[in-house]
Amino acid sequence: MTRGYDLAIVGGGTAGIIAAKTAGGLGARVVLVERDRTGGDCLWTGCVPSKSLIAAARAAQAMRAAGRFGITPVEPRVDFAAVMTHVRRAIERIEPVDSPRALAVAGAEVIAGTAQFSGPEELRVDGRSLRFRYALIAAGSAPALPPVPGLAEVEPLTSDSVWDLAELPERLVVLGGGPIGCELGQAFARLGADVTLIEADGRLVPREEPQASIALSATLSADGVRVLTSTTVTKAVRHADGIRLELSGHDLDVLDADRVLVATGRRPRTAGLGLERAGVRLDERGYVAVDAKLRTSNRRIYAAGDVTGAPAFTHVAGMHGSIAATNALLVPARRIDHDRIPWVTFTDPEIAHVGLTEAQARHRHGGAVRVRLLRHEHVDRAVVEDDTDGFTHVVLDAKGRVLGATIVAPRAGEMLAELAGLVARRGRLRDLAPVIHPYPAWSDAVWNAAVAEAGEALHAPAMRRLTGALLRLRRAR
Ligand SMILES: Cc1cc2nc3c(=O)[nH]c(=O)nc-3n(C[C@H](O)[C@H](O)[C@H](O)COP(=O)(O)OP(=O)(O)OC[C@H]3O[C@@H](n4cnc5c(N)ncnc54)[C@H](O)[C@@H]3O)c2cc1C
Ligand SMILES: NC(=O)c1ccc[n+]([C@@H]2O[C@H](COP(=O)([O-])OP(=O)(O)OC[C@H]3O[C@@H](n4cnc5c(N)ncnc54)[C@H](O)[C@@H]3O)[C@@H](O)[C@H]2O)c1
Repeated sequence: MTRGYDLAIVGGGTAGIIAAKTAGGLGARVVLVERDRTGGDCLWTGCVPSKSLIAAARAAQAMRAAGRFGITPVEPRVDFAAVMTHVRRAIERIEPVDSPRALAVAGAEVIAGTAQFSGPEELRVDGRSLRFRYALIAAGSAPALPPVPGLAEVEPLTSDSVWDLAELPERLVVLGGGPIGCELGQAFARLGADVTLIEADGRLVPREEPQASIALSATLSADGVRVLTSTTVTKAVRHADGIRLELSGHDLDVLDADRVLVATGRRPRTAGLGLERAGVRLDERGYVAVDAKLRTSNRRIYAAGDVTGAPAFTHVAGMHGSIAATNALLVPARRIDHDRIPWVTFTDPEIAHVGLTEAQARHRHGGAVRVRLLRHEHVDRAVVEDDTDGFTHVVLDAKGRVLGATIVAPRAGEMLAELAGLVARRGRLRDLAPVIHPYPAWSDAVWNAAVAEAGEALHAPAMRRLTGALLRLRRAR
């Protein structure tokens, strides 16, 4: 039996790592158990490889699209193996930050193995007992396969296995038009694959503003991706020439492919954790149920990151890890508000989002909700880059406070931060108007929206009366 730990963490992804580093920094006795590789999905199979692939795909597309700048466009020769080497190199460069060594330096002990709760105050790792004052479940999520007959037999790729591809599939069908399907579908198309994207919903990225889905569909189609919405696969079979998919909801009844990439959502990694022995309850979707302070039904056990069913993003997992560690070890005072988190879908154009969509805001706040929409046709940065199709869409309450925002633009992710700041502190859009923004940056779009908002306030009847009176007074002197 080992001496008790202040905090025992199950899972060494972003949530577990940040919790371990936070606890280590506080001087706590902390242990982290990881059964695979520290770094988790983000480093090995998620954000890092996908954004590296997207960077390569963007370079290929820039060569094809150079004609609009007066430069002879060329069809790039893509060496897929070399592209994957670039992807692996990016992982290697980031890996040391998440390594067991970095965790040890931060004051956390790392144990390799599979952790399982044996009771409300004890974990077991390969026969070894770890007693804890507090524990954190940070076991993450895994790709979920939809129940399509024959799908499992055609060896579908998922975001876990796609990184092992040695060759670019000639014909790739991507199942699911969420962030993974759209990001990877566009990247594979730009690298030269013939891509079909199948989405069950009526539009791509259904959690975004409808205009964002329309803009994304248009670019994907221009990239040569065949986008089939309101469509599902009813059967998959392997045949001599690859894989045949039977479709429902579309004129096309069958579709042939070399590989299928499934990106239809996630499931929590809760199986085998022994949660029932620890008195930890799951919610109706099978995720670990937590309150706003990330406490589970066992007050000694917290949960963080994807395993809680919160929006599955690295920055959310990291914030969860920090909150859970300090709440457990110090005072349970910090809360997470998932209504205010930002995220970015790294397609081209990027779709950056924070807070409520217009529909969500109207549902909660009724008719007082307003939208300030600024199309990027007159944003000078967009004009000089010949990329004016995007927009900045800000959802406001009756007092002009920002409830949510969506930006569609090549650098939308970089433009979102100050709107995320306003959402976090319940600020008004017009509060940004006096803040000088550098010209001609993409952030000019956000500033233009704020200036338009402030200008409108100047035209309100009371303000008109005041400015009119002032003018008359000055003229009379
Ligand atoms: C293709 C793709 C692209 C993505 N892109 C982005 C992006 O651009 N931006 C963004 O913010 N998010 C992105 N995400 C989401 C992001 O990767 C996840 O939200 C994040 O990694 C979740 O972190 P986590 O710590 O909750 O879980 P994970 O990273 O899954 O870590 C959980 C860890 O727990 C370990 N584990 C599980 N059970 C046990 C056990 N019993 N014992 C010991 N260890 C165990 C696992 O091996 C794993 O290492 C992407 C995801 C994917 C798949
Ligand atoms: N840039 C980022 O931050 C980023 C990138 C990738 C993934 N992620 C995270 O990972 C999570 C998982 O991504 P995801 O795209 O797998 O899941 P998702 O749940 O976000 O999207 C899945 C999509 O598949 C569709 N779908 C479901 N079943 C289907 C079926 N049988 N046929 C066709 N379509 C079907 C859904 O309607 C949905 O649009 C995301 O929600 C996100 O939180 C983030």
